[in-house]
Amino acid sequence: MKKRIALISEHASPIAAIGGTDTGGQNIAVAELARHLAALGYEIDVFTRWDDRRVPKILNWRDGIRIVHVEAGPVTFIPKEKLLPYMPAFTRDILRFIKSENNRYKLVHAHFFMSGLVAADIKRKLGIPFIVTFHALAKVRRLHQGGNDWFPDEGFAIEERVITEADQIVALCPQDRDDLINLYEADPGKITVIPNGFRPDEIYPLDKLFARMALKLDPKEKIILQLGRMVRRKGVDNVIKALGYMRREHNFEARLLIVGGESDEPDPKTTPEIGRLQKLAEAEGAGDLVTFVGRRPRDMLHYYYSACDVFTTTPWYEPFGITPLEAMACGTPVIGSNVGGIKSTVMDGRTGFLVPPNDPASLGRRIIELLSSNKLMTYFKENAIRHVNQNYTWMKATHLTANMYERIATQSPLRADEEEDSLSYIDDSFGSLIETIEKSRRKIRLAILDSAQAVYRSLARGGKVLVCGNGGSAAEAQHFAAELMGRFEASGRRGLPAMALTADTAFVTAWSNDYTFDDVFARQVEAHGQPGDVLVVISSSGQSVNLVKALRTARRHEMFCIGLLGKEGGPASELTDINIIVPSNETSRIQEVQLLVLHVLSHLIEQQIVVDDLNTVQITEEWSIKHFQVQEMAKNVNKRKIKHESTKCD
Ligand SMILES: O=C(CO)[C@@H](O)[C@H](O)[C@H](O)[C@H](O)COP(=O)(O)O
Ligand SMILES: [Zn+2]
Repeated sequence: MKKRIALISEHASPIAAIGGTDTGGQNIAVAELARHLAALGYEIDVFTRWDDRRVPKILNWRDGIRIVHVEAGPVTFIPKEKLLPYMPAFTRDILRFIKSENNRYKLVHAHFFMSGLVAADIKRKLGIPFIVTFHALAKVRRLHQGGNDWFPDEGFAIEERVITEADQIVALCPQDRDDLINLYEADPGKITVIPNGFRPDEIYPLDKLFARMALKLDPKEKIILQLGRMVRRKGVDNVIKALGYMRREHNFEARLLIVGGESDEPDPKTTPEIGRLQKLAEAEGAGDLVTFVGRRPRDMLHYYYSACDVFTTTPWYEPFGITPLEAMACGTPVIGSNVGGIKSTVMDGRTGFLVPPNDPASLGRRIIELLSSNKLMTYFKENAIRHVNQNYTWMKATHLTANMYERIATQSPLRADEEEDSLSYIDDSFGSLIETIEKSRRKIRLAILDSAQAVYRSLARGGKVLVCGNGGSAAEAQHFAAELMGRFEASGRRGLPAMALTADTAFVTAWSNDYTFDDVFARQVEAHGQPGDVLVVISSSGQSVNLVKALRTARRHEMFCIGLLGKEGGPASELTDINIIVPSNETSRIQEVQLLVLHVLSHLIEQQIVVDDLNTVQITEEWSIKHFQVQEMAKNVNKRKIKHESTKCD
């Protein structure tokens, strides 16, 4: 049975629009976690407060994911700072729902401190273990926002209780972990660092000029992008002041695009922050350099990230910060404040720069430095794309989360560690194979096509295929020969002359025993190889001596040589006519992709042979029809002749 998990996110619904005051990273995090967990086979129910009667109480959002709207207070928008009094009602409604579903939840994962409180109460009542991700900690927020933090003070005590009672706590970055330990005395053994991520199929680089054309932006202007929730602590002031500084002190101009707000059109009435920032820009003498774009849907964001030259994010503090990841995923360097999650996601001097949080002059200088050097931009771009794809995809974050779920849900601390290791190994193996397949598709498709044609040409001219390899590759050599000699997909076709040089145990053992293993294949090539035949050598390294010697002999016999190799290709790759080199250094990944290659080759070769044989049959049929007609004609002529002659005799 599938494991059912409850995600509680009291204010941040996964289906809310992004970019408004109360919607941001947490909405994305919950949505992506739910989607990816469902893809791993979990059944997910996301519990969030009902704030709009137009959406049903229970929404089947996607395969395996329901959004359960919880009745707690009036069904209308309420700012998150005012939600705490409704939490007892929230807990009561969830408990009712859980009962109605026969208490099937293995685990609760709470997001934000109020959901943590609900989860702690559920655990006390029903004993369901829970995990909490705070997303932002009250003490940290108070430290940085002071009087502008409108959450009630009860938040501190609630967080302390949740931290004590949670089975596991997710920290979004090392800074979050340190804060949990230093400010809350959280047990380090209970903290797992799992960063947020981005989705490579949603956020990916577009050509800069193309993106600018699509957005009707000037193709030549230097463009700085600011994108995200329009709230004060995000530090947009800082970037605007930097613009003024750059113009005044360095005579350097760049455009600042600000994407975000409560409406699609940038409207100071619906988003007062826009009006405030506009005034600030005027005061800085940079009013003409700032363009407010308004809110944009998520499927447009990669256009903005790709269109700009640099992405800035200079909040006073930032628990994680998803936007810098997304910018880097589009190949855009990031200049960010040296705080919170940003200082661990942005690599200073490699994918962008880190600057002090409230220092417009430092920010301005770094912007100028970056925008003045194409070399630096290219270097950052390449690093950025690689860095985030390796470390910060939602799939990766979800695997880590799922491992943690399994550990908590099994409730067996001894097995848990081993299981976590094993699950990580399984996930990593799949991940690295997928990566190798992706790379291979780009790099070796043409070599595969060329090889299939070479084998086909040889077979069509009456040649044959010899295949060899050691260990796993010996098995694959036999596998390939069997596909050709027998059949791959086309039943009823003729058998093709293919032979694995590994299969004759009597010869292989005798020759290795009496002479040397190094010549075990070369000897057979010498015996069977004819000019125009094909030798396929399979090796993960290209280093095996017996393969190298077989290739030398094959060359002497004017055979066509194909190397199905890996790593650097090794000495074998120097002796072949075509190489298919799997781009990986891991023997197992190489072998796995090699098997795929052999199946693809089998298909391509077989297809050609079948087409050929059909043609031959047609030719034969056509020939025999013509032959028959000629014979009939001849008979008629003869009959006429006889008749003619007989009349003549008459
Ligand atoms: O299958 C495996 C490893 O996965 C082994 O049997 C492996 O094929 C053997 O060690 C081979 O002798 C390695 O030779 P090669 O691929 O480097 O030519
Ligand atoms: Zn193997």
